[in-house]
Amino acid sequence: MSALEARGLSATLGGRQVLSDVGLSVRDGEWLAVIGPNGAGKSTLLRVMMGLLEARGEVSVDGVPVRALKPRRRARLMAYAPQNPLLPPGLTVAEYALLGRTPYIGYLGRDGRRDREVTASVLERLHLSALAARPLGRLSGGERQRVVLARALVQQAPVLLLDEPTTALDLGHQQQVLELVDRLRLADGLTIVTTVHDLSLAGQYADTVLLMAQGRQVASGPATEVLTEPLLTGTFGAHVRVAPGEDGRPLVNLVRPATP
Ligand SMILES: Nc1ncnc2c1ncn2[C@@H]1O[C@H](COP(=O)(O)OP(=O)(O)OP(=O)(O)O)[C@@H](O)[C@H]1O
Repeated sequence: MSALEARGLSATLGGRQVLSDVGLSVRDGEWLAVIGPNGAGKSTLLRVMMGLLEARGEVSVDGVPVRALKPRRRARLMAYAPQNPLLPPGLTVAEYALLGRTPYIGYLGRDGRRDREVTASVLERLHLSALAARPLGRLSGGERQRVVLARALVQQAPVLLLDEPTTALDLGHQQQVLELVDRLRLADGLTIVTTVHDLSLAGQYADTVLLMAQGRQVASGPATEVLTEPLLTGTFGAHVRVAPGEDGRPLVNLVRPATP
């Protein structure tokens, strides 16, 4: 059975159709990268899958349609780290990350020892422990991005949707964050969907790739079949070279067009 399945997703924003009949299927414990030019509909696809935007189509986790689920139940199945969320500037890093435990805490309940332990462990793994008491309004862009990821990981959902999780991160933190997500995937069988602009990162980490343009699916399949020069040149209008890295996974490099 597929861990995460979406069929016929279509959405309209500002009177314009921005998602047209997109579907995907990610097996348990697999990593899908969603790629495509600016405005292709990648973030919209993730928001639709999280039920944050009205849309046509169906999303299911392990065969269970998520639309019918109450928010708390859905939040135990799917966690989401948005690209640029509004962060309350006065909340501390630890308080914000702890919000990821909301689906496990009763309406009038308080966080328990387990909630605080999970939160502390995630902050440590993301090198954020030293910032735990720092208000969100006093963080760098990359620190903020790691805090948003922390909140999603604290949620301990088996399906994780990450919208551009590494754009604001330096090289070391990009690798550290993606390796952490990959370790969680392998250890806990997490199913990962991430939008990403860095196509080499997509090639290094994802099992399968969904290439989108203008709200539609252009191609999907194993990373080696989608990250190809003809498909990328045709979709992005960029000159690229794709070559296998040491482990055989595709590396995508920009090359300058030949001068006339
Ligand atoms: N609130 C909105 N109202 C109207 N149109 C919107 C709104 N939000 C997004 N759009 C449009 O929907 C389309 C898809 O946007 P989306 O953010 O999903 O693209 P994306 O592939 O994630 O882009 P990027 O790579 O630039 O982050 C774009 O054309 C965008 O202009």
